[in-house]
Amino acid sequence: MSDSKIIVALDFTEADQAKRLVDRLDPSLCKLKIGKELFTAAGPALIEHFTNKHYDVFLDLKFHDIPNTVSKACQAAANLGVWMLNVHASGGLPMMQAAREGVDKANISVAPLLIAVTVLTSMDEATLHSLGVSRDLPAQVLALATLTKQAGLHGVVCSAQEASMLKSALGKDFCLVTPGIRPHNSDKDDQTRIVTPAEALNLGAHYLVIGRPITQARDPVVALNTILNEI
Ligand SMILES: O=C(O)c1cc(=O)[nH]c(=O)n1[C@@H]1O[C@H](COP(=O)(O)O)[C@@H](O)[C@H]1O
Repeated sequence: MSDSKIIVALDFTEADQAKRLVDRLDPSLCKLKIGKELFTAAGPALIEHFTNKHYDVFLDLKFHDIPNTVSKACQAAANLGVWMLNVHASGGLPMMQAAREGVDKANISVAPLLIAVTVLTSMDEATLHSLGVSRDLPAQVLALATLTKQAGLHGVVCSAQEASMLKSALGKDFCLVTPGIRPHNSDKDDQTRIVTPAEALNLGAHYLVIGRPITQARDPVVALNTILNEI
């Protein structure tokens, strides 16, 4: 357990790549995120490997399915002993309520934080409108985050660009997890709604999800420490 606000996204294809990086890190400096790519390759054993080393693990599988399936998936994920897990808010209120019920049924001493993705940080307003959503992007984020709170979840994944709006509307205890973090002068990659680490925290983000600016840096440990010194 650490109080670090940085979650390093371990977007690797193989467990060994992730382990090599994490061997150079320290659980007091960061938490870890295992997403679809690494979990599909390495499975629950890798989560256990990192939790045994006292890392908080965010299992980012963004469940989005019928309520019964999501409920069972969330129960199974919570049973892995993760610190945080997520679903897509666009799965709707009944799906998110089922997710929460699934977590409640897990056989664990400490329940994970359950959060919902609002609008992916890779999306811009044009992409959102192309899906038939006519609201503007911040309004869609607010609507999905409001639904998430109504379902009894702990918070949302959003861009830090929407953090101050959500903090005012939903309160300071509603957890805001923000990917799309880019230090000055780093590549945007496929992200569109980007914010620097220090600015994201100023805007009210609770946790920063950071992948490539750390994992693809010439020296990931230096990159992480540089970010920690800036915030
Ligand atoms: O749920 C997430 O973690 C997530 C939601 C979102 O809206 N945008 C987003 O980028 N992510 C994840 O956050 C990480 C961002 O990685 P980088 O763009 O490399 O920093 C990736 O692992 C994404 O899967």
